[in-house]
Amino acid sequence: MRVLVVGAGATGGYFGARLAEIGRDVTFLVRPARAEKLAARGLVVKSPLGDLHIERPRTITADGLKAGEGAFDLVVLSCKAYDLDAAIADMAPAVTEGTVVLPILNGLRHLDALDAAFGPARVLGGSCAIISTVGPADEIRHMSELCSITYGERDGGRSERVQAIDAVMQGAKFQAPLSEKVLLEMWEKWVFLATLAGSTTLMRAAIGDILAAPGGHALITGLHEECLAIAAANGHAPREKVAAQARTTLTAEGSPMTASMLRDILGGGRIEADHIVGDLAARGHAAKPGSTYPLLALVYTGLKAYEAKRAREAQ
Ligand SMILES: NC(=O)C1=CN([C@@H]2O[C@H](COP(=O)(O)OP(=O)(O)OC[C@H]3O[C@@H](n4cnc5c(N)ncnc54)[C@H](OP(=O)(O)O)[C@@H]3O)[C@@H](O)[C@H]2O)C=CC1
Ligand SMILES: CC(C)(CO)C(=O)C(=O)O
Repeated sequence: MRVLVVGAGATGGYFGARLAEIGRDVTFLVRPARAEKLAARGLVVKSPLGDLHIERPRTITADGLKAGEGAFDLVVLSCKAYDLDAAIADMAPAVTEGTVVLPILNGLRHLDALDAAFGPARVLGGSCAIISTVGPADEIRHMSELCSITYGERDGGRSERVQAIDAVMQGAKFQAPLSEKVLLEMWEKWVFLATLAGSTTLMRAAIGDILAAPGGHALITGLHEECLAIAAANGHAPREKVAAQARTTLTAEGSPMTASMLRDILGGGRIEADHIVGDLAARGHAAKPGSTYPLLALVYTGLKAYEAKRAREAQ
């Protein structure tokens, strides 16, 4: 199976490298600057599951794809949401009749754009769980043992094509559960992530530090309740066990956990405010006109203020 991983950043770099490590046919679609760095230094992963250095990762740029690289069987999309439109245009030549697209972005709105570009039949549901970042020497820093890609047909079932993907993923140093409830799992992940990203970015602190502050517990659990209510209003109420596990993780005293969005803010980078928080609130309002989500609204204001400051300072 020919696999194209779009993006070689914190997530795509990790999962793509782990597939290449076990001999899978992996090519990274990268932009020219990343292509140069990968050619010079290789793809380096620092991980508690074992470091890895792929000296010559196979890469291609959008121009190379246009020039004709042939079709890919699986395209794993790992860009940030703000790069989605350009990534779709760049990867388009790789998507032909039999290609399956597996996005691992947080949130859900990207599915609409992918459906519009490639047709819903080609697009799987998917998400990833990992705590990773790109370090100062462009190495992929995997910061805990957590690493998985959950994927599947959006209407459930174990089609031949997802079973073929299962065969490709098994054996790599990450979990890859093939899900028959992938949309529900995407919503469950989104509810968890929006609470984690919302609280840690608003407070610019890790979960344990927020819990140590007066009102911290109420902030996190209140935000979680709002996100749960939005998922339920949209017909995707997280399963009780999953919601309870999320709450335990989000209220674990002393927890150093933060969201990738906080790491992006602390590094002065762009963030997926509209994709992860704005879209969730919008879906709440759309499903239940007149409903209010005050904590989520506060989080969104904070993120948009960060974006405004960042834009002003860049002028
Ligand atoms: N990091 C984490 O811990 C987690 C992240 N996520 C989610 O995963 C998604 C990806 O995040 P993450 O991997 O951290 O982001 P990164 O910014 O680390 O990586 C994204 C990569 O996509 C590349 N890219 C963007 N546009 C294109 C394009 N047109 N062609 C080729 N490459 C492109 C970027 O390239 P370039 O190098 O040129 O900028 C970058 O390397 C997000 O939705 C995030 O919320 C989910 C779970 C955990
Ligand atoms: C929930 C978590 C921490 C793990 O995948 C994540 O998605 C993120 O930080 O963006």
